[in-house]
Amino acid sequence: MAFVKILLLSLPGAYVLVRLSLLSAVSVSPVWQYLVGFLSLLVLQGALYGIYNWLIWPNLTSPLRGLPEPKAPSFWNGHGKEIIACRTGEPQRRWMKEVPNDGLILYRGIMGRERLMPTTPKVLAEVLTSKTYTFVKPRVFQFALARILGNGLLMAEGDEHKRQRKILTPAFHPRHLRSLFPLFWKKAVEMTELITEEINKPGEEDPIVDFNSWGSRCTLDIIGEAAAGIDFKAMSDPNSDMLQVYRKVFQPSDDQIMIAVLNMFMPVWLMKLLPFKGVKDVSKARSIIMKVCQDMIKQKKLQLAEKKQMDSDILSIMIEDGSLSDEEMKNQLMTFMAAGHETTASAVSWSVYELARRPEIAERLRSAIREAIPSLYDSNITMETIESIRYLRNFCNEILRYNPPVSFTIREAATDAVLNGHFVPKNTTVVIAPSAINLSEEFWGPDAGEFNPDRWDREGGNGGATSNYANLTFLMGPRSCIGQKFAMEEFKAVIACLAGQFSFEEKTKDMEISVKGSITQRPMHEGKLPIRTRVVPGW
Ligand code: HEM
Repeated sequence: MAFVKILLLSLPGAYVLVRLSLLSAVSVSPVWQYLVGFLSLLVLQGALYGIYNWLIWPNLTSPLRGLPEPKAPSFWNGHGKEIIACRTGEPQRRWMKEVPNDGLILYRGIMGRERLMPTTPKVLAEVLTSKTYTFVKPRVFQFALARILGNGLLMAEGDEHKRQRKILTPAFHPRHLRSLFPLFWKKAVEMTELITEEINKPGEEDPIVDFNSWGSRCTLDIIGEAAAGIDFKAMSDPNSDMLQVYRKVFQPSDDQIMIAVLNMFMPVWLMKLLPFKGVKDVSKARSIIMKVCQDMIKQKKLQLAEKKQMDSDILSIMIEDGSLSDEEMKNQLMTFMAAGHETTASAVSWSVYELARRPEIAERLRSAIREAIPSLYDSNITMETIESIRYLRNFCNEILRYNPPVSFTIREAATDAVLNGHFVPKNTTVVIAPSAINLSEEFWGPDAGEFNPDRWDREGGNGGATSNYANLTFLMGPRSCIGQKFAMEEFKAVIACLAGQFSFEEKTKDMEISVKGSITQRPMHEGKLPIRTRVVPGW
């Protein structure tokens, strides 16, 4: 870690300067001499480090120089300005088209930092599958993600990852998902009823509903019960504790860019001490989430010991398996709760947004749902009923392709490596971009950029994609999303209820939206997703 090395070198360096009497002109006091020597060395090394990494390495010595690059990076911010100014994934999509490459594009972040972006199935397969434990989760995730998501499956590497994945896979077996389906449906119906109540309130003439909030509330309640049998009551109470906690950490803070930049240079222990609001919020949230998870484990162990409950939630399965310690289970719960609700909530937001802009698709979807499900209150709805609605499947697949909730993820070379025959030095950052790959014409054909649920009826059932690596919404390989099937069933249940019951319209015609978020991205207008929502009678 550069910052620590510089700090550690400055201490003995200052000692040597004082012992050689090189600082006697500064002050007679040895304390001042040490301080001035230490600070001067700190600044000097910092400047040399900056010059080397910013100017010399990328332009003169990096083995990556010469790889195809998009034009005109800024001196300060590389291609960052373009990335921030455009819609998520747009510049990367353009580069894939315009920059001739054989599977790798090099672009630049702040201070010329190199970012390698794989663009072909072959190179994606190398990073995500055959060399998955060489291209690991980057160190910056330790601060940015692990503090909220826990040190569970998402952060584990190598044999430890293999061990955890093996233990946790049974919890996501289709048989187990079938037993969780009634929970998905019950919660989706509850949300639909509560929204119906909200818009039917007397005097409510222009019923505007914030679906960013509802998506999070519903998916948080689902993951609480599915993971540990706990109802967070986020739907019935918009001020529920856990909802507030996650809202704070997932909403981008004003100081997040500063924190992200410092995170590149500073060790985690030092980051935690920074006096920024964003850092303090995360520390507070972390303590609350950890305490809730610890309590969940205690409570569940008691229930299981008394044999009062043999639940199908993920925690019960972990406890019964017995391979994970309490500390490990706490970390896994933290992972499932965070990874398992914001992602699906983002997909719900995108769905409602697209339905509001595409009334003909909304109508077709509603008819398909109502044909298979005669009423919202039908008590016979099973996973099979939902799976039988082809257009619902097509719509949900298309939402996830077109607006992947995790639009980017990052890997870092743990050792020197080779990608597509190019030498890749240790510590190189590799950017996997679902938001670019999922819309690439090369993989999906000339209509890749169109929102078209019918593409999922094409031969092969994969939307006409030319490769498994064309759809990276859940990633691929040994580190792909373990919750993919869980998420799909949950997502389809929620959309069946919402699209079956309501019609949607943007608050204002062609409402201006920005795509915001930290780990996941959502459409937002003035911090919300305000959608005019009406019950369509007859269901
Ligand atoms: C639409 C919803 C979801 C999307 C789009 C999604 C997407 C992803 C992606 C892209 C990754 C890989 C991240 C990386 O390695 O950089 C991932 C990993 C993971 N997801 Fe999901 N996810 C969703 C829902 C869920 C749910 C519902 C759960 C749990 C109940 C879950 C649990 C996990 C876990 C534990 C990992 C780490 C897997 C590993 O490293 O072995 N996800 N997810």
